[in-house]
Amino acid sequence: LLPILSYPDPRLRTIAKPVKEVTAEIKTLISDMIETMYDAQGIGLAASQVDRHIQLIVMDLSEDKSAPRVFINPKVTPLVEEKQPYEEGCLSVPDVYDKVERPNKVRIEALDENGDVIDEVVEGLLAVCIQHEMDHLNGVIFVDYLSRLKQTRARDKVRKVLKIREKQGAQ
Ligand SMILES: O=C(O)C[C@@H](Cc1ccccc1)[C@H](O)SCc1ccccc1
Ligand SMILES: [Zn+2]
Repeated sequence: LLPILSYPDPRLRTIAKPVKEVTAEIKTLISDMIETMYDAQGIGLAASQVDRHIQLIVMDLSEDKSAPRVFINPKVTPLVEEKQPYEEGCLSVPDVYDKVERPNKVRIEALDENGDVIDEVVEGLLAVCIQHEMDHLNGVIFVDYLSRLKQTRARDKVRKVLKIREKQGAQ
């Protein structure tokens, strides 16, 4: 399992670089990220969150963790003007959930783990999730869209959750 960086760790603000070649090392990182995402009960994970600053996202929206997807050097283009709210969470901001407005139909252009082209129009949760992950690759975290007060509360909440996890780990 890979350690997931927690907000407000400044490393989460790093801009991810494009992947030049899908090497064996990157394939190992992909499987490690998928395993880490499942363990953390997430449906998406960006390489930035595990302190690897390359343009790589893994996702799995299936109920039974049977359909992992890999997006390399992704590009997301909104296809509708109007935005819809969605209650978002983030593995880097544990136990914090709040509404974020995003376009809910986007085009995804990327490469998959075999270097094959992905060019899809997606809506709903998949569209929300890919935009949330794309933000991570650009050093943006969903709490950045919330009020200053909510950002302060999020920082306090994460600090508390990490203390509890440390105590549990120690036992
Ligand atoms: O931290 C992450 O990037 C993974 C998020 C992805 C996500 C954020 C907002 C909306 C959808 C997906 C985690 O999966 S947070 C856990 C979660 C699971 C299902 C639905 C919403 C949030
Ligand atoms: Zn996140």
